[in-house]
Amino acid sequence: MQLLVSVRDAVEAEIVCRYPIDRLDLKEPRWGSLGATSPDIWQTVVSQWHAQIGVSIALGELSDSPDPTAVPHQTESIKVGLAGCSGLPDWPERLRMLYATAPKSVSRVAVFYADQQLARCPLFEDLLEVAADLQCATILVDTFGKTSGSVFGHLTETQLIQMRRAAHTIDCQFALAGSLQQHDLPIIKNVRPDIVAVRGAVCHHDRSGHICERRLSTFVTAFEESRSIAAEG
Ligand SMILES: O=C[C@H](O)COP(=O)(O)O
Repeated sequence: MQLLVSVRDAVEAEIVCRYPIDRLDLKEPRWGSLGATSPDIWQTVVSQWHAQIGVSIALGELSDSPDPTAVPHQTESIKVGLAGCSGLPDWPERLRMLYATAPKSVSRVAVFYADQQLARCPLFEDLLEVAADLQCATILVDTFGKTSGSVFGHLTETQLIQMRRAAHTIDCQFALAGSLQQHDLPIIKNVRPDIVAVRGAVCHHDRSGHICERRLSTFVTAFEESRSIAAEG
């Protein structure tokens, strides 16, 4: 299991990278689950950190027609949410066209929202098929709504394990997010995602607040313990 922490700018990236995290993610939490920051911030953070750590970028929702052309070539991956796409028969083609305009060096993430009915996103099975077709490197399961509990309120441990296995059958990594908290680490360990992604758990107040070093430090320590137990098991 690798630990990914989402940050909104270069100041937060500098704080987070003092700790032994595995991946950095750029997003503006005020603009939603996968809210995008600005291309200026992408450029600053990716150029500063890409040599030490993989940096991913959230581009927002497909329905907002984000523009990935300014994504820096050294970015590790990009992700686009599919909220509102369940009723759009051409969403796979729209996603393909959007991802085709990003730099070829950057890998693609297929995102499934666990609160699928709220998000009105495609079903996981349909997403999996498109992820294989688009040669996505990662399947991310996240939550669209950030005020109604964690991903575990929407999907069981068994369902998440099945999703991880399904992702692996198409050679995708399986990333898990969705208001994960430190107390969720035992169940996260059972699900064994390749990537555990957090923001709110390491912020003051909630995910829209600033990174809290005390919470980050405590979370990283607990994550390291959980990871070593998972490796032994
Ligand atoms: O990529 C990870 C997400 O930013 C997770 O955010 P969250 O922990 O606040 O749900």
